[in-house]
Amino acid sequence: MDLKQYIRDIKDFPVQGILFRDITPLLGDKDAMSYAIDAIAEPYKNKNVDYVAAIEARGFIFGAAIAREIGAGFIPIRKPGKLPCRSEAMTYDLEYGSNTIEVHADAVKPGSRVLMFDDLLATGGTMKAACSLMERLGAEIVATAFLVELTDLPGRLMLQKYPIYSVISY
Ligand SMILES: O=P(O)(O)OC[C@H]1O[C@H](OP(=O)(O)OP(=O)(O)O)[C@H](O)[C@@H]1O
Ligand SMILES: Nc1ncnc2[nH]cnc12
Repeated sequence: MDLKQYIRDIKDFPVQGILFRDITPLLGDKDAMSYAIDAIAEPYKNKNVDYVAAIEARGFIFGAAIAREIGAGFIPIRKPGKLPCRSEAMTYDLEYGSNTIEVHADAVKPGSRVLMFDDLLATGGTMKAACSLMERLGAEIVATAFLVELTDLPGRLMLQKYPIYSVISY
């Protein structure tokens, strides 16, 4: 299935100069959504993954479904102030602006094998921060996985420490 058919390009969103890859048509199509979840999960079945950690908000949409598919738990990496227990935080730069993410300090036991997921890899700042956060908790990163990768940005360079898997590239 050609998943690119279900991704819409929006010019100058959220700021001038950004070509926004809008995945909402894909989310709304039951066959495309199911195909995408299967494609992301497939390489990680039987790889002894303990948890899928995904990044709010768009990462959550697929993250829990992937966790279910591969028989792993789910860890939410959230925007600031949303998690109720003691958390670790990290601030990073985005393709547009900057952001902070947090995770519960007790989310994993040291040595847990974690698959990191986000919907899209652009500069790599978000995923790099998320991996550093999980490593601070003692997690072993199995891989970083994405639905969409933007290859004209230095995302792969930022994440060179980790295996990178993406389903759609631009
Ligand atoms: O590789 P990077 O340059 O770091 O960019 C990728 C991140 O940007 C988007 O998130 P955004 O902060 O727009 O939040 P959302 O998921 O809440 O829409 C996207 O969902 C990734 O998390
Ligand atoms: N160009 C882009 N399209 C969609 N989501 C993004 N997140 C960061 N850059 C993005």
